[in-house]
Amino acid sequence: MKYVSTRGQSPAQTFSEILLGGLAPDGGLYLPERYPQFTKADLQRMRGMNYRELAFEVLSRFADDIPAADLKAIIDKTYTAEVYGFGRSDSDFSQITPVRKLEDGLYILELSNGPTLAFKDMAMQLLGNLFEYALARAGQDINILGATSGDTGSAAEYAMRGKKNVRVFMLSPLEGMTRFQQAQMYSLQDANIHNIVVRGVFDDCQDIVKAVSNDLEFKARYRIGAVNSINWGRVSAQVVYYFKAYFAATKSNDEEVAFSVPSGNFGNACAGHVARMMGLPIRQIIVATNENDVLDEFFQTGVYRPRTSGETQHTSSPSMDISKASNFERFIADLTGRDYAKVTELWQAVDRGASFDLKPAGLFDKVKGYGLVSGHSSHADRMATIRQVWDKYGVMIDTHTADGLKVGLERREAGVKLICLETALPAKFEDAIREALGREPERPQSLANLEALPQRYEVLDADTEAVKNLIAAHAND
Ligand SMILES: Cc1ncc(COP(=O)(O)O)c(C=O)c1O
Ligand SMILES: N[C@@H](CCOP(=O)(O)O)C(=O)O
Repeated sequence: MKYVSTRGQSPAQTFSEILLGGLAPDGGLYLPERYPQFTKADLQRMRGMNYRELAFEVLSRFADDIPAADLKAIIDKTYTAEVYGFGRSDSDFSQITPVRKLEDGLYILELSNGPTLAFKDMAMQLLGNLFEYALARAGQDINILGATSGDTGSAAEYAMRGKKNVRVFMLSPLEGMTRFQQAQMYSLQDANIHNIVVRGVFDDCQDIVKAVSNDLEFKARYRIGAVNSINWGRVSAQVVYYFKAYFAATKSNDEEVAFSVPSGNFGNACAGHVARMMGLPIRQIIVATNENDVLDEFFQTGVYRPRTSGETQHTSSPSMDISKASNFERFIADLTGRDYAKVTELWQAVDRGASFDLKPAGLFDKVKGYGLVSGHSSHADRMATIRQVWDKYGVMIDTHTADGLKVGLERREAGVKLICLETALPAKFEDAIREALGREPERPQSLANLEALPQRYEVLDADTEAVKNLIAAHAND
């Protein structure tokens, strides 16, 4: 399997090459040349497999340059009930991603039982082990540069802390994240972890990551890699749980389901899109945004209009405070039929701060064929949804999952089972939970005094050169 850039100007590469390389040299994102296909017979065979078996089925199609026995060992080491055993005390951790039935036809897919209590752990724990393996094989080290709005950062740092030959430089916005999210990252004292607080919003952080990666000389000299969903390894690992949830919620492969996906950078919804392209019977992928509704606006109107930093709102689902959805470029590459020149033209406009409209060229009409629909949610909506789910089902959900559930219920088709992705646990968003329910969320004993721990971070302006200087100073520590 070879991987190509959405901008069409980079040489095709293998899985291991793009795993360590991150952003493509032409500024695009890597995609498989073709999506591997699962036939009806394959799906029948996969029904009943456990998480590790499914992960191997899916990932061995993508990571086909890693010997099967090695890949299997990495997967078996990653997806255990111990690694994914930090969630609600009544969850079945042996399932890795348990599906919780709220009522007939309505489910929550638990993705946040990993060590940092957010869905990012699902892919990031695997990535940590894959990096370690690939670096040892190549005899290299890597400096990971990442951007976070709250959850990628801690998931990456927990997955990479103490790992040989890996340093992490994580950019986070000065405002917006909860105290719990900040403490998860900033309290880590490991020498290979560097937290950089940026005076700006998440999009500024992600722009810096891309600008540093686009300086090819700097990237090569300091061996810069990526852990954001820029990295195809992340997206491919996220594809697995769509399969797991589908088999858990259905009895036959003739059924179609809807997934509701709390969205920001569009990595999670993109993984659902990829699962569907591979043959999983998905009828709808419901993209749910918060007040930062750039994706909802696109799926309703055909206009993609990334907002400026000043227009980006701080909300009570802060991890989704994103106004430039990186992975959307991958979907548009598919929508255009892999017309890389068109994608380049569109993203050159985006990089200039402009918007684009896919209606005139007739491309927007094709979106329907991909099952993607959308909606948005507000603070009042998420408070009401958290209360409703607690009162009706006795289940406490976080603010992001509430956005997904609210929009999912609005946009679902009658008779189609709806699976809402739980992207974080309530413990990360205590203030919002207290406001909605007047009570404290459950939190794992191991994180009981998190906010009281000493913290370590540096504060910088949203300035690419300043970040480069900091990396250069520590890249060989
Ligand atoms: C809790 C939570 N929910 C939803 C999202 C949005 O996911 P994506 O960026 O993959 O669209 C994020 C961040 O990515 C998140 O941390
Ligand atoms: N919401 C994310 C933002 C980064 O998204 P990614 O999937 O591209 O890593 C976060 O919590 O940091």
